[in-house]
Amino acid sequence: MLKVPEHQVAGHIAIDGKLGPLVDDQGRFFKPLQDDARGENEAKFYESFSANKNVPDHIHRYFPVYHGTQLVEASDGSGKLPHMVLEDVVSEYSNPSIMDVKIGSRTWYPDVSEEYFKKCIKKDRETTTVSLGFRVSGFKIFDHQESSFWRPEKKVVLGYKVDGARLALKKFVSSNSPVESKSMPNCAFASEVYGGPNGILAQLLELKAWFETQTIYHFNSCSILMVYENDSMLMKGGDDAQMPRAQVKLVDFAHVLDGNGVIDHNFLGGVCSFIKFIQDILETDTSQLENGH
Ligand SMILES: O=P(O)(O)O[C@@H]1[C@@H](OP(=O)(O)O)[C@H](OP(=O)(O)O)[C@H](O)[C@H](OP(=O)(O)O)[C@H]1OP(=O)(O)O
Ligand SMILES: Nc1ncnc2c1ncn2[C@@H]1O[C@H](COP(=O)(O)OP(=O)(O)O)[C@@H](O)[C@H]1O
Repeated sequence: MLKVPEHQVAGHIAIDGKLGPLVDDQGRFFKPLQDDARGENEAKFYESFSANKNVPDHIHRYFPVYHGTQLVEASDGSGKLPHMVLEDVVSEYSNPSIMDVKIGSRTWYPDVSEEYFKKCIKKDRETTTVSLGFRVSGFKIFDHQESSFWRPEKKVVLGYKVDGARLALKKFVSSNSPVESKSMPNCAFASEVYGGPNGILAQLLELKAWFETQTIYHFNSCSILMVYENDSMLMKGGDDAQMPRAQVKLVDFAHVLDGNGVIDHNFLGGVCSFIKFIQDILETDTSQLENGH
């Protein structure tokens, strides 16, 4: 039985009779092929990428595993539609905090229609895409005060300027209330989630190193998904203390193009800028600990 994903934070959502992704209870994520070139383009990307021996294994692990396409009953009631069958990257988490960050200082690319270009550039200017080389598209965090999930509205997230994006990245790793009026984010989980040999920063640096040389694909309008487990944080210090299993995955390949031997400078620049934000949060956190705060 397929159902609407509990932990989706951006993109098209399968609610109110709309077309969107579905999940099963076997850890698979079914993303419907959009009926224009986008769906076909994304499926073509997954076919090419999953078989591409020029992509090292340690890079393959940053992408959801692809299991081909399958005809399944679509969420909008329109009957059976082809869906990409992907690894559900959050299925192994019980209380995950998740953030979707769209990378690049532009989401349009050469040869798109004038109409699409205008739509993209408007959003790119209104958000932090142009100013930062990335924008937060959506996120949900586990509110440890309320023991429930907290998720800001889409229009609020898309309204973030530089400070809003920085604050969101701090909230993402904080244990105190995410509600603005209550307190400033304490970044209590920054070192476990962003830092350490297996943390988000280490993974982003590994990805960046690949983007410094890869010229196979251009990842237009693609997102970095960050996820970690909150149950491990709740048990912190106890005998059952576990790692937060922080993970970086790339998603949304509807607009990937051939790289044609050219570096993907749009993605690379965006990821460098994003890394700097994560590093700054970690550095502030470390200096506060040293000063006994
Ligand atoms: O429909 P919208 O305006 O919400 O835009 C979608 C974007 O939402 P946003 O408002 O930027 O968060 C959405 O962005 P996110 O996945 O939410 O980051 C996609 O860019 C989507 O396009 P595509 O499926 O990648 O071709 C976008 O869908 P299309 O408008 O291209 O169908
Ligand atoms: N493989 C996946 N596993 C789990 N969640 C996913 C996966 N792919 C996407 N998602 C969720 O769906 C959201 C939208 O995905 P995306 O591919 O960007 O869709 P769209 O093309 O509709 O924008 C992501 O922000 C994430 O929350």
